Amino acid sequence: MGFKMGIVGLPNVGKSTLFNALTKTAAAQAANFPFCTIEPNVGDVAVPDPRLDKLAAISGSKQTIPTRMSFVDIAGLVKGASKGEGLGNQFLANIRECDAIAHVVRCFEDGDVTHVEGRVDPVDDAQVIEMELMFADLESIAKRRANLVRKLKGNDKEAKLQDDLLARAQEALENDRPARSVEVSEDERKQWNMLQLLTQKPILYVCNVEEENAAKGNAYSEAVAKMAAEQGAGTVVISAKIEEEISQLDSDEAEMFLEELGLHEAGLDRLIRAGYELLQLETYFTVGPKEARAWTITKGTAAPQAAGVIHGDFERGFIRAETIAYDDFIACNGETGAKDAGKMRAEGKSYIVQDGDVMHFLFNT
Ligand SMILES: Nc1ncnc2c1ncn2[C@@H]1O[C@H](COP(=O)(O)OP(=O)(O)OP(=O)(O)O)[C@@H](O)[C@H]1O
Ligand SMILES: [Mg+2]
Repeated sequence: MGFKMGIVGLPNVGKSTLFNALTKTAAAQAANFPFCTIEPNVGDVAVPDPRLDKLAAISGSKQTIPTRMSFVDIAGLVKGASKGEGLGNQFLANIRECDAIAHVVRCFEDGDVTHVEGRVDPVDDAQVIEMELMFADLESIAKRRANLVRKLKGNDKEAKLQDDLLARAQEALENDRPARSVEVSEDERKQWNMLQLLTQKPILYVCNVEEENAAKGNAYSEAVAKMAAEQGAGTVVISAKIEEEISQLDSDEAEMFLEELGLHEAGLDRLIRAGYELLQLETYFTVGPKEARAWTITKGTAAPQAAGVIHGDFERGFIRAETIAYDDFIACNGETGAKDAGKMRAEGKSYIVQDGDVMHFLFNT
């Protein structure tokens, strides 16, 4: 499946530093000058989930395999990007391919690090980026609607629906509102999601603060949080620089360092989880002596499609799923206990998999 979050923001705000920390590699060059990233970098990260270790411990699994999601380090966007300024349109295309946006805003003061606008103002910065994405959407909507004209004359139903949705997005954008503010019905949802507009994508603001404020944030991050709340978006406060340092340490050292900073967990773990939630993703588990493994599904996925995440044959030949809720599995100390307590359910094709379910699929090929 591969869910992707694009790391977006002005140049030099700490996107690559964050990406490096996330992927624990130095693959993305982080350097103190604008436009140092030219190729987008895609990095896979494990989704931290303490439940997986508990399941593995109870079942004596030899290995634990977390589920993964991807982050894409995208080059900095500047004012005028939608008109090809800076590195322009190519990077808007990189954003288009992502499922959601992690919008990094500079919330740290540091005279040595150049700000493209020469001052620190994360709320204004966020608006600069949002405006560019809105301009780009308006442009692509105009092109697409022009292309639909001929089909509309031929009374093409699908074209009609598409044009109607594009018109509604256009109206919102012309009134300075992003496409994600448009309300769509359940019936329209599928077509709507296929429009792939930039300002349709769910967004999470990442406030990059200085080391001293990693735990509590600062006045800048508070201003961003307020703006985000007004949009119904989430915020994560992080110090990308510290996260990068932490990512170089082994786990004991990292824990000590985090404690010194007054943090309970790495900001990255919070960020990954927030992204996972933003994308409406959930996890189910498969557990055995060889491995305990986490799998990603979107909320509301039925059992056969959930099985299909493991292998297409599991979906095609799906018979039923033996299912134990996570809490039951833990309370009964494992599969045998859960079975004896009558907590193992046989679920059929219409069962909607719940977050934390421990599943065993029966299928024929
Ligand atoms: N929280 C922070 N405090 C202080 N300095 C930071 C912080 N986060 C990042 N930096 C510094 O800011 C500079 C720019 O970082 P980085 O290269 O990650 O930016 P970028 O957003 O990827 O830029 P570009 O758009 O040019 O690719 C680097 O020198 C980095 O060390
Ligand atoms: Mg960069």
